[in-house]
Amino acid sequence: MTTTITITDLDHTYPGASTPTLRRVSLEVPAGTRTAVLGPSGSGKSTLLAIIAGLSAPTGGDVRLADRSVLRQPPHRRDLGVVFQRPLLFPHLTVAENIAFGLRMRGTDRAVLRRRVTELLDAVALPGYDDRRSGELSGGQQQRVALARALAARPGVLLLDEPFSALDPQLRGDMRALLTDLHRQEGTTTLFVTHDRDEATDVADTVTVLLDGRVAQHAPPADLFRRPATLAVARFLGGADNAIPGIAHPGRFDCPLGRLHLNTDHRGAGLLLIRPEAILAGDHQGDNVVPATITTVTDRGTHLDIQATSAGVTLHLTTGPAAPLRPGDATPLYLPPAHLSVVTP
Ligand SMILES: Nc1ncnc2c1ncn2[C@@H]1O[C@H](COP(=O)(O)OP(=O)(O)OP(=O)(O)O)[C@@H](O)[C@H]1O
Repeated sequence: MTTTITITDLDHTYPGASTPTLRRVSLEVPAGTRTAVLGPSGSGKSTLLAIIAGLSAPTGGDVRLADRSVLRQPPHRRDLGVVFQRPLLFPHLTVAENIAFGLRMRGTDRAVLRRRVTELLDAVALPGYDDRRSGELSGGQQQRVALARALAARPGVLLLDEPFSALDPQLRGDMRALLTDLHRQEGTTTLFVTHDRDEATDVADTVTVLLDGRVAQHAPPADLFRRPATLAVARFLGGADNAIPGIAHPGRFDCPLGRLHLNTDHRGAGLLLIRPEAILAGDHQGDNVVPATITTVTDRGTHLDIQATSAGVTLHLTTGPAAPLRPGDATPLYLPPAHLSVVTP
């Protein structure tokens, strides 16, 4: 059984703090889906997760699981599993005992319990680890046991707070893949808190960007990068290198580069955004092609970072490492409409 998470107008101010940590946060995670809450350090991600988990009480708003308010329920009654940055296993217990701990407390039948532990150890790629002491495992293995423990009772909701941030980069990639496999198998509604944009887009169908305690945008990963809702979101996602002032009209944008066509309804003064990876150098038929001169080329080994000017505007773009572009070259640049967005300055 999976569960929809509904968060409505959540406010939170820590005792003695002069500013709120969460401001009217609303968010829905439909049953069986995965949402990542992405934000910089201090944006309120852990506070949000702690409130859903019942470890902290909000100063306003509501948290509903399966359409029932849970604010008055203690953590153990909320039908959720939680994994934190540290695995927090009992070091003196075996792996199997750690995973089964919650089920045993509920008086689950021993045979059922053993079957579930075996199933989960297979799912987290630790088959046969039942009798190992958890203190003897590596950090990555311990975090896999923590995942198995969180899912043991088949909770309706899985909450993850930066669960892989203490692991090395290679292992983090493996853990994201494992989490996706686990989700396919268990289907648990998942809320994943992270400050890492690659991680957020890898593990979730939808990303909620939290900036300064507010929901700044809620969108599928690709939309987030193509159409950041505000300049602050674009900056946080590293997509504000090209921000060109001009006047927006439905379907077009007038700026020093000329009249560009795009698919937005924005009107009035705005900043046109396009990510460096989306600009294409070279001949192209149709609209949105501007003449440019290359000013600098920086070879990063895997790609070239290029600056070009067009009508007095500096444009940043990247190309493959073998692109035959040199400073002083004249080249057309194509700005694809689907990758153009406009935000309020
Ligand atoms: N127990 C507390 N008492 C007072 N202020 C707190 C407490 N916990 C967190 N804060 C403050 O609330 C704000 C948000 O903290 P929170 O840990 O929720 O952010 P975060 O986005 O998870 O950051 P990080 O990624 O660094 O953990 C910060 O300014 C923090 O200093």
